[in-house]
Amino acid sequence: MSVQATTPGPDQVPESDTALEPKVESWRGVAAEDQEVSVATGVHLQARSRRLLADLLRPYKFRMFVLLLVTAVTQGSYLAGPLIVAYGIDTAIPALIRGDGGPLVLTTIAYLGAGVINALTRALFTRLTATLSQLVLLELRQRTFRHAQRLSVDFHEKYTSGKVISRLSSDVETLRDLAAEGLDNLANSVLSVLVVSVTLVVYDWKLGLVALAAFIPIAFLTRWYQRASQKIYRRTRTAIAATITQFAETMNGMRAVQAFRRESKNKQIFGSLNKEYSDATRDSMFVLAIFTPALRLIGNISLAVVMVLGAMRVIDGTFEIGALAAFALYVRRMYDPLEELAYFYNGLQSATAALEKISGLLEEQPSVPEPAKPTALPAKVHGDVRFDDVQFAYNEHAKVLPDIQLEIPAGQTVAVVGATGAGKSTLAKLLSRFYDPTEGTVSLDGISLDQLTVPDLRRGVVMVTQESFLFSGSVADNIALGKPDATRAEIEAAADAIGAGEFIRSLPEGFDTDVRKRGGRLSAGQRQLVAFARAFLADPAVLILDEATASLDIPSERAVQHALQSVLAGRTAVIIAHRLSTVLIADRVLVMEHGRIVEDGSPDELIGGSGHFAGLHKAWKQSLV
Ligand SMILES: Nc1ncnc2c1ncn2[C@@H]1O[C@H](COP(=O)(O)OP(=O)(O)OP(=O)(O)O)[C@@H](O)[C@H]1O
Repeated sequence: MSVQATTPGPDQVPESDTALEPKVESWRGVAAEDQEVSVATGVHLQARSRRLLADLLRPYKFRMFVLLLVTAVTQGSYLAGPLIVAYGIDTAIPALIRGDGGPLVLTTIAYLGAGVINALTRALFTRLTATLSQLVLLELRQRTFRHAQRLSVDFHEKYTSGKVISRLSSDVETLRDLAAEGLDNLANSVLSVLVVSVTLVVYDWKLGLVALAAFIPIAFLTRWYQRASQKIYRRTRTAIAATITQFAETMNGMRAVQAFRRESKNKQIFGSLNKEYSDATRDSMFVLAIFTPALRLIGNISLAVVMVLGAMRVIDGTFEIGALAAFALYVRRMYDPLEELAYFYNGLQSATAALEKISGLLEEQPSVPEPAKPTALPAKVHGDVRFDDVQFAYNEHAKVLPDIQLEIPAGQTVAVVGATGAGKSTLAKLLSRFYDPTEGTVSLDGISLDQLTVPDLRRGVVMVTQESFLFSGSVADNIALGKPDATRAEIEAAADAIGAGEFIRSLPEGFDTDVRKRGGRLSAGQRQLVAFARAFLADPAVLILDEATASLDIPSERAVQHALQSVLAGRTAVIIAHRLSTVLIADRVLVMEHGRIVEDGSPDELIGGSGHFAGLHKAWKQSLV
């Protein structure tokens, strides 16, 4: 705990006040996740983990206090054993030899009573820790999930879903293991060691100090183990995350994997990651394989020394034989828990490494934060869009949009075309505020997007992406995503308005068909129609549409075009167009090249001209012949 007291919080850490002090950016959030961690950085990571743990435990102070009481009673009943045995040998048995059986009966009852109390309090302890640990882990999982959802798109593009899954699954599992198996060991062991140490010294201070001298080599051994295992456990956490990430990526991209025969390459990558994980885990066991036997050896040597010295005192007549038996039992009871503590410590190291990673994820902040003092969007949104002197770069290497000046009046349908990589999707992402511009502002009805609350922003601007993602659930649930409180009639009306009602009703269970179940699988065109129905129901003032590049067959293409016109009616629309038919229904076409708008006009004007679009149109026309 001393580290926590001397370590400043992340906000107060100076950039680099000594050569050893790592820069905040090098460890804040998930920055240090895949690197070798220096000792100085490790201090920050551990302090952050402890802050998280303390925060999670804070609401349960009373429960922890009760746990402590129960542990004290458990220990009291456990430690009474040797004393009762000593009384039995030194007092009760001689009394029985003299013909008085009373003390022995008393001894037996006391021993049994201590055993029963011990069993009952242990059961209670296990129940209490199970409840407490599950409450804490439930909150941690919730918190991690909520936080991951809050983080901006750019974070997820870098961090990958596999890592988030590994934080939520294997890391939280590690903590569960610690809580399930380790906590009872910890509380009992710490108390045992403390109480036995004091008892030994009080019982006979000279022999007691001899027994306690063993703590000196144990301290060195533990320090070595701590250093060695910490490194390995960080390696284990990183390796398991990489393994899960690779697994998730392969499963998500299964179609591409099989289409491009990537199985053997993937097998190779997975194999090496999996091996790194198993090697790291094996190494952690190797370290433990040195630590635990060494601990036991020190314990046995110490017991032998105590027995020899004790036996000499018995011969001298300064120590009774029963007292020596009790003393030896106490010494054993000090080393057994120490070994349990070693196992707990092993679990703790693993859990600390997991907690470091989880706390890192929780420390990440959304790069497009909600405004502290938002400006309310009026109930009636017009849909006037402006890009004022907008510049944008994903990273310091390249400015993707060097300078965008754009005004889209309410109700206009704008088709954006251009070569791949020209910056069309980036423009769309800025308008839906997946990113904030590096310079300049993007505004809706004169209000900068970064001044709007998320609900207001989503009421004003909705983006339909290429993949037309469907969540598990029914078709109706998927359409209702556009307006969670929509009635069934509204959902069906939206589907009918875009001409999707007919095909949905022909599905095995109509609107209630589960989209993930057999019979509910939708074609690419049908998925687009569901996505349009969703957008129609959401009824935003500004709709951004990243048109799917996959070409559809002629009937589906017609259905989608018809649906598109219904969705676009009466709102501002920005379409990243890949089909000529879509461009032709637009009021205005923007041609982008290297992040700049190089042509701007109605489709007819541009076709009649001699610019890029005229050429593109000609090529398009030819490809259709
Ligand atoms: N997340 C990202 N991080 C870094 N660079 C990116 C990112 N997304 C896009 N880029 C880069 O920004 C540039 C513009 O990309 P953008 O996706 O906006 O092009 P586009 O015109 O939509 O292309 P396409 O028609 O192929 O979808 C490209 O050079 C691309 O490599």
